This record gives sequence, C-alpha cells and structure tokens, in this order.
Amino acid sequence: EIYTSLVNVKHAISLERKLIDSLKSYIELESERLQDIRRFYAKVSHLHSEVYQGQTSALANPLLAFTLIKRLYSEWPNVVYSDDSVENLQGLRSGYELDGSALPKLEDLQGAARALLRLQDVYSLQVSALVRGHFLTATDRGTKEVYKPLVSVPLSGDDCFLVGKVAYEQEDYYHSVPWLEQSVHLFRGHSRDPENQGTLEDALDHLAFSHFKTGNVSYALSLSQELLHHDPVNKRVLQNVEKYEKLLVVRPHMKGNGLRRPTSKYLRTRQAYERLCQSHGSHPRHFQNPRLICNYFTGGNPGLFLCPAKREVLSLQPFVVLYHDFITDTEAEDIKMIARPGLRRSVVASGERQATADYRISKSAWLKDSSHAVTGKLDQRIAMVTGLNVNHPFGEYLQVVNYGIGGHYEPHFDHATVPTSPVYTLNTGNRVATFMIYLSSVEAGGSTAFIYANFSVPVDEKAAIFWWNLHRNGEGDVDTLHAGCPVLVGDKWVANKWIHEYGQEFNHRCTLNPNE
Ligand SMILES: O=C(O)CCC(=O)C(=O)O
Ligand SMILES: [Fe+2]
Repeated sequence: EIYTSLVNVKHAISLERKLIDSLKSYIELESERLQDIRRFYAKVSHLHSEVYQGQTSALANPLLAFTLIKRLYSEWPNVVYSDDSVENLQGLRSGYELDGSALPKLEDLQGAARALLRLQDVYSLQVSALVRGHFLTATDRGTKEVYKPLVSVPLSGDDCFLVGKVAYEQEDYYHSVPWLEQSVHLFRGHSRDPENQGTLEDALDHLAFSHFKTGNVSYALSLSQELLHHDPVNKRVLQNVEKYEKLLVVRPHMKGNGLRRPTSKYLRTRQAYERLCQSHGSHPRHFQNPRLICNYFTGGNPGLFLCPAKREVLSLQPFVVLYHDFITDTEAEDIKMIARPGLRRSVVASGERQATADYRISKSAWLKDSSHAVTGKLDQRIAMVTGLNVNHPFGEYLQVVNYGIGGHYEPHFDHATVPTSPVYTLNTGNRVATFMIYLSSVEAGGSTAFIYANFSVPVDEKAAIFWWNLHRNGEGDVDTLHAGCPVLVGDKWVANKWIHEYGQEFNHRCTLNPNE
C-alpha cells in the first residue's frame, strides 16, 4: 500500500524518475530506428524518382538490376521484419516491471481517489476548482481559498474520470456526478491520449447512468444522445435512450430527487467533526476563560527547573494541555528515521482483534527498541511533565504515525470501551491518558478535533498534547471523543504514548466517588 503513508508516496517519485530516464533512452533508440528507416525510404524513393523515373529501361544497367534484386530479397525484409522496435519496447517494459512490487496497485489508485472525495467533503472543496488545481471552500459569503499551492496542477479529463468512476462503482452518485461532469467537460473536443484509460464516451456513459439513477432522466437522455453521436451503433446505449424516452413520455417533468451525500456509519458526529476540521484550531483562549492558563510548568520536578515545560491549558473538561516545544527538531527527525522501516498500515480495535479500516488512513510503527537513546529521553521527559509512570508496560511503546494522502483518523476514543478490547492485553488496565507529540507541521488540514468538547488543535510542530481519557473513577470520559482531521496538504507525523491505569497508583489519585 502506497497511499496510506506519505513516506511511500515520496518513494514513488524516485520510481517515476527512473522511468523517465528509461523512457528517454527508449525515445532516443526509437528515433534512431525511425531515422534509419527514413534514410532507407529516402534512398529507395530517390532511386525511383531520379534514376528509374518510372522507366524499366533503366534496368538494362546491370548494377541497377542487381541492387533492385538485392533490395527486394534482403533489404526490405530486414526493414519489414526488424525486431528493433520490439527490443526497444522490451527494454522500456523491463525497466517498469523491475520495480513491479513497489508500483502502485489498483487499491492505491482507489485509495487516492477516495482521499480526494474525503477532502472534498470534509473541507467543502469545490470540485470545479480542485480540477483546476485550486483549493476553494464554499462559505456563507462565497468562496475562500483554504490553501494556495506554489504551482497549481490541473487535472485531466481522464484523472476526473477515474475519481468519478471510483464513486460510481460504490453507487455513490453524489460524488460521481460532479467528477464525471468535469471529465466530460475536459474530454470534449480532445483527441485521445495514449496514456488515458477513459474516453469521452466512457465518461458520458457513466455520467448519464449516474443521472438516471438519481432520477434526472432528461439529462441522462441528452448525455446518451451525445454518446450515440460518437458511437452510433452502441446497442446498450440505444436501448437506454429508448427507455429514457419512454420514461419521459410518462413523466415529462421528471427532474430527479437531487444529489444526497451518502451517510457513513462511522460519522454520527459528522457535522461537528467537519466544522472543527475546517475551523483550523478553534480552542478557546485564556481571555475567553481565565482558567485556561499558559505557564512555565515544573510540577515541582527538579528535572524541569532549568527548562520548564511551556504549558497551555486548552480545556478543563476534558482536561487537555498542550506543551509547546516539547521536542527538538533533531529528536523529531531521529524518531521519524527510526520509525520509517517499521511503518505498517495502522489498525483499529475491531472487537477482540485489530483490523485495518477506512476511517484510519495512516501507517504506524511501534518503537520497541529501547536501545535508541532518543526514545528513552522522551519517555523521561513525558514522565516529568505528566508526573506519570510511562515505563513499559504501564506506558505502551511509542507509536509513530505517518498519515497518507488525505490521511485521517475519524472520531474515536483512545481508551477501551469494551472489556474484550486489545488495549487490555498488557494487563495494566485501560489507557488512562494520551500523550501525543506532533513530529511535523502540515501545510493545511490535519488538526486534532475534540468533537464533544467542541474545539480543535492545529498541528503545531514539536508541540505535544496530553489529556486524560478516563475519569478518576476509572470510567471512560466520552468528552475525549477526538479525531485526526484529513491532511489537506502536507506530511503529518505524530507519536502516541498511551499511559495505562496501573503503575500510577501514587501519581494519579483515583476516587471512589462515582461521579468524579
Ligand atoms: O493525528 C491526530 O491528530 C490524532 C491521532 C489520534 O487520535 C490517534 O492516533 O489515536
Ligand atoms: Fe486518538
């Protein structure tokens, strides 16, 4: 899987660079081959126009007769049956196939297309602008540019076709329609490029059917008629046209029921989630609530006297704090470097087991090897600022996460909510607290959103965020429902340290008060 981590996407660039080199040498070889053929063509046609001049008498010259026979016997076959073009093509293909296992697969293409649809939804992006390479979001007062790329790369008709087709195949016509509209628009009046998979006819076909499925029969009819214009004997389309015409006779004003966004079973909290993702860091400030303080924090720990933690209290219920400049650039780079080889598709708890899910798109690695000085140092610092015991198994190993294209983690709890959860396999109780370090910045998107608590925290490079997942009585705090918003632009890395209940008996008092 490439699309679930930007590390892999970056690797794909070097793959393509190699392919460009081999395409260049293919073009050179083919040009030489064509040049040779052209020279032969020029030679023979010159003989015919200048020497024979259509007169067979010229063949009285034995030299001309000999060369004619030689040409027909051996020169022409050497040209006609040449293997050179096949050899050149094989060279090109073997360069491509050599990297076979590292090349994107269908699931990558579909995953990347779904990422675009997700970004379109969560950030209310206009498809027509996206297609032109712009990130415009619809607001009450018109449109706003959420991100201004250095270079805007427009999409082609075929690009849009593939995105629309992914939605179409999921019977998601809300998304297939705008993408296929763009595809049809871009394909019209263009000849077919060899690299394309779809054609104007394909796009018209899918778009017409999407409209038919959503009840817009008259539009489905006119698109099908346009399609017949290009492919007049297409039986299926001829039948469709007949069907649509009959339907319109019965109900001439049929307009369709409009496009409705498909409901997702995970997103009961979708509206709040998307609002928080769009608002780009919307936590209340200390001037709005005087108890939300910023301070240099030591917690009485001598280890912090010389360099106290820069602590900002973001929320009191649930209790969430942000530690600015928690990690140095070098430490963040070291952690990423150590984690890179171990990155695997992130999983989520699924009953008693763990499984991949569309609602968490990232790769992650557990840093189990305590021989790395940097992980030990971080553990020590986390223990100092939280006052908690983070040694394994009271703290889990550091989990380093790299998000992929449009990577996200939809609203979830970090703590176990069922007794069978894999969280309990350490036998140290539930995850009482989360300590999450931002190891990178991002250009746009990717905030951490607290859904019920109604605030979001933008990715703040080198900062760390801490919150209690459990109430003091050990019950899960539903207010901690949180999410990693889709990364709009950038390469987002975080590291999670989950701290468990056991081992904290003298550090974090529990309570017998059932309401606390
Ligand atoms: O990436 C984020 O902002 C949140 C990640 C998260 O909640 C998790 O990994 O459990
Ligand atoms: Fe989480």
